[in-house]
Amino acid sequence: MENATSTLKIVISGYGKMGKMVEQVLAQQGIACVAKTCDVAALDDAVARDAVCIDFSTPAAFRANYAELARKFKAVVVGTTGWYDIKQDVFAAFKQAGTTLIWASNFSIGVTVMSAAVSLISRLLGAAGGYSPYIVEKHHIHKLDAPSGTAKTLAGLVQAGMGVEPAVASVRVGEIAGIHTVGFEGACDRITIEHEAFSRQGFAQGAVLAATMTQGLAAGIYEFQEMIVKNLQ
Ligand SMILES: NC(=O)C1=CN([C@@H]2O[C@H](COP(=O)(O)OP(=O)(O)OC[C@H]3O[C@@H](n4cnc5c(N)ncnc54)[C@H](OP(=O)(O)O)[C@@H]3O)[C@@H](O)[C@H]2O)C=CC1
Ligand SMILES: O=C(O)C1=N[C@H](C(=O)O)C[C@H](O)C1
Repeated sequence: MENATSTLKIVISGYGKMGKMVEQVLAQQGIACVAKTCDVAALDDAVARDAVCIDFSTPAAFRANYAELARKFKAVVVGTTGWYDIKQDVFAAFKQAGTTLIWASNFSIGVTVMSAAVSLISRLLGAAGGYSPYIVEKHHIHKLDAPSGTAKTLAGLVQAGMGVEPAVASVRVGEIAGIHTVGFEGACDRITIEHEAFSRQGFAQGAVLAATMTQGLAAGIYEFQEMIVKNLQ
């Protein structure tokens, strides 16, 4: 008997650091990777039609390709960051095409749970008053965007909870996979909450989980963190 993952076909868009890690996770889980490409617009439509695309490309490539991704694939999982200023255009393209989109600035389960904690702390400290929020994100020197997508998402959660925009600082050094610290500075004390990725594996595992979740899902736009937190509560 076939199970859901045995029928799943994946196309990897962006065969860089993350694309290669996704390929490894797919192999570990016995999920078929039918193509990997650094030029997703050139991919054969017939290959794309039955496949879920996992996109870890570049901010510029995703900005150029999102409409094509929405048109071509059965569903798309986007990990690429650096496009949130055009979120409404991207969402409209997927809605119009009737293609499912699952997106996340950070596909790790650790950051997903941390985000729920940041929302709660922000809401409570916002009500208490007297605290100044800040975010520090540290990444490898190859990263193209700053602040990180995760820092932007966390800043949005702090703003929603406290009504205050946090100060955000970005550090680029060495080969750091990703460290995000959210701090709340008061007159008498400080709360800090930090996530450190030890490698890219957790991001890739989350993206592959998202691809499996597209099966049987009503067409729509989904944020991975919201889907997971709902399931965990
Ligand atoms: N949401 C999450 O959990 C995570 C998100 N990210 C994000 O994912 C993205 C990729 O990160 P990373 O793998 O480290 O970056 P890399 O630079 O290692 O990989 C990006 C790849 O995309 C390729 N590419 C360029 N143009 C296209 C195109 N038109 N179609 C498809 N692929 C293309 C590049 O090819 P070439 O080199 O030939 O130009 C390169 O191989 C970044 O935006 C990063 O912030 C990263 C980790 C986790
Ligand atoms: O570029 C990266 O490497 C990462 N990018 C994502 C981001 O911009 O938040 C997620 C993770 O921190 C790694």
